[in-house]
Amino acid sequence: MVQFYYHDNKDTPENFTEDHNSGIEATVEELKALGVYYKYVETIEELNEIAKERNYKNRDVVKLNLAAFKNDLNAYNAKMAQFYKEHYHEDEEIRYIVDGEGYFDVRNKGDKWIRAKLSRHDLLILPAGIYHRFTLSNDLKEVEAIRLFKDEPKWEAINRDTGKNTEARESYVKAITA
Ligand SMILES: CSCCC(=O)/C(O)=C/O
Ligand SMILES: [Fe+2]
Repeated sequence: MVQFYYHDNKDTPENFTEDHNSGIEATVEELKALGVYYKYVETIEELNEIAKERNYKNRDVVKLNLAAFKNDLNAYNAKMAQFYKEHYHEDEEIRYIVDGEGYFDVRNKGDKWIRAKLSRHDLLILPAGIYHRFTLSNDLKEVEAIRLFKDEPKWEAINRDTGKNTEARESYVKAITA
């Protein structure tokens, strides 16, 4: 069952896969105001419809667990650290959970983290330019997700600590502050 709540900000490099639920719920409306859309999507046909409506041309499947890295803990930890580093993408992207579960954290207008706990059949649309991050949950430690891309089927992140401003980021900030 999907959950939206404010992160407790008590994460460390050792415990960031824990739920970090502050006890303060967030709503779908709060997410909408950030340009983030959630939908429960039961079938691939329904997913394909959404992709068509929004002009998505590409997709890939990402499986994230230790076995996907042939039990190489260093490689697994490196990928986990990469996904948890705060970043944005220059294109709108859809994430659809096929199996397992994970947490997407998105920054709200006040720069607070809102956490979306997603599992099977949950779909999240992240607007271009929004700062976010992802991690597996401590309970399951695995996810299989379809990533849909408007154009190139490649994952490119712009990390917040680079301070890099792009048109995508500027347009996003304008759109949510208008
Ligand atoms: C569960 S999808 C893998 C993570 C990802 O695509 C992303 O953009 C994380 O921020
Ligand atoms: Fe991302």
